[in-house]
Amino acid sequence: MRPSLKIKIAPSLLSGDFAYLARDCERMVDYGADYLHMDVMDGHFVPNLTIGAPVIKSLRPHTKGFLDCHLMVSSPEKWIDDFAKAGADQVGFHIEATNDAGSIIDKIHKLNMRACITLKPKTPVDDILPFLSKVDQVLVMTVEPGFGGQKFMPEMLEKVRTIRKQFPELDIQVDGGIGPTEARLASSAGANVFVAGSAIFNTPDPKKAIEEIRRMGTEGFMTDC
Ligand SMILES: O=C(CO)[C@H](O)[C@H](O)COP(=O)(O)O
Repeated sequence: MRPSLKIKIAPSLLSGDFAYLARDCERMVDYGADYLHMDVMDGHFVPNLTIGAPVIKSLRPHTKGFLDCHLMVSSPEKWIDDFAKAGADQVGFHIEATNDAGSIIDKIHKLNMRACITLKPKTPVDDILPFLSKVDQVLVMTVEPGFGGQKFMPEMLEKVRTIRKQFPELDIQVDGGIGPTEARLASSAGANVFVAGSAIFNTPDPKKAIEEIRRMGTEGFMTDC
């Protein structure tokens, strides 16, 4: 049991309605979301195109939620200032997109945001371990980044186990194909932050879905981890 780490649920707005983003963010906050997970895709690093800092800036006055921005972009260092000015609370970048992860982490911190480092399924966990003492969160992708609605890859949980063993107090986020069952599995491996898009937005009762993911995530974390 790790009482100092909080279980956090991060609905992915990728599965929301982009025409009503502010409304969907506030709904999620009202339903108990800890983070609002914003998927930033550039059509180059991943084969999909979504939103950028201007959308975060427009959204900021309309939500008090914690804006967790996952940058799936090439050259992430170019965009950190813009996300800070837009009002992001946390910025995550991919290790595959940079040769200088240390400088990016320093820059994010200098701009008073939390830093998250992320890796794709095919990237070995060893590539990020040297940076984990500097970040506030690590995101282990449990699908190939780019699209919501994909199937969870349970083999990624070995990465979570490796990280949790070495970093008992670090926020470990998982993203991709997460519902209550997967939250239970991932939390048993040591994850405490759960991104979920389809499992929350594509159900008649998103509040209940958040509660269920939290319940299963808490159960696995407290019992097995
Ligand atoms: O980062 C992402 C895709 O790259 C999404 O956050 C993620 O896939 C969430 O969607 P779902 O829960 O439907 O899998």
